[in-house]
Amino acid sequence: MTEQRASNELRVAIAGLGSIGTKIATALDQGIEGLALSAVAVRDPAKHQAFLSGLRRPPQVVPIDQLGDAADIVVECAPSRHLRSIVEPAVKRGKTAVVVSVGALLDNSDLIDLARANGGRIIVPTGALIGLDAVNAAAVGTIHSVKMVTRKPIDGLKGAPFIVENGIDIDNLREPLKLFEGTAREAAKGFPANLNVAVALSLAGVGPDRTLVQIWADPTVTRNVHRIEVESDSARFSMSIENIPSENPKTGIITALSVIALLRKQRATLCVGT
Ligand SMILES: NC(=O)C1=CN([C@@H]2O[C@H](COP(=O)(O)OP(=O)(O)OC[C@H]3O[C@@H](n4cnc5c(N)ncnc54)[C@H](O)[C@@H]3O)[C@@H](O)[C@H]2O)C=CC1
Ligand SMILES: O=C([O-])CC(=O)C(=O)O
Repeated sequence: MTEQRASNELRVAIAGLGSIGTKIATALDQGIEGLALSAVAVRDPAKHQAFLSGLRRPPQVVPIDQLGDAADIVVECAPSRHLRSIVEPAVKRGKTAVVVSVGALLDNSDLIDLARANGGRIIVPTGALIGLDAVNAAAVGTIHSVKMVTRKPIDGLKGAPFIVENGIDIDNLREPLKLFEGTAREAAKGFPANLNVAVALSLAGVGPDRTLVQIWADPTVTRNVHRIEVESDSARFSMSIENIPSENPKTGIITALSVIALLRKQRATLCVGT
């Protein structure tokens, strides 16, 4: 039997129950202060039935474009091609959309205007990255440059359009290969499921056309490694993170944890970090 929801709880809906969405749903069901999981949208409901009925408070299953009706906060964690159908209805209703497929925001930036016009919000979590608090703070002053170098194991890059379109064979690599060097905007096009982090970094700092990115296919690493260097008028900082891949090798485990940490802040009495 489903338990009753307290009337002042923020309702959270999740689009996509994959490697990220399932962990967020589980965390919400186990309890995040002041929040309740109200709805999910999935591609194949039968596949998720056992998981959903095992939750203490099973959410409604609704079509992807109805999540905004069923929640105050809609968490987008589906393939990036669905970004608009998830975020648009939510922000039109003045709701908050938490976006992890952040690369797709660049081609759908009118959603930000739509949110503004309707009292909605779009929140990009730090996700698989590190230090966006420091980049945000530096951006209040003047940032001179932001550079990021990403190294991923072969499985973390397979199928990326840039690799396929350029006929690059990464399966038989024995040493690291620099695949790409360019802007975050270009990286998001060539690697839409692998380089959301570059776009998040760019939106926190100097934008997608001034954030410079290198991408390496590296058979010597087992983690998704991102190294960032920022030069600004307030600080110079370097940061790196080595993400353990989740069951989806393109996605670090920490991504879901970052969203859970963000959700915990929505109603927490003590919030630490920007
Ligand atoms: N911002 C960041 O730091 C990061 C962002 N990402 C991005 O997050 C997104 C989700 O990543 P994962 O959970 O690892 O992917 P995943 O492939 O494990 O899960 C996606 C889920 O969406 C479901 N789905 C597909 N079509 C759907 C539809 N029409 N309606 C509802 N659900 C649908 C799939 O069945 C799957 O269960 C991806 O776009 C990925 O690139 C991933 C890692 C880091
Ligand atoms: O950027 C992404 O989408 C994912 C990523 O690099 C990671 O998990 O480390």
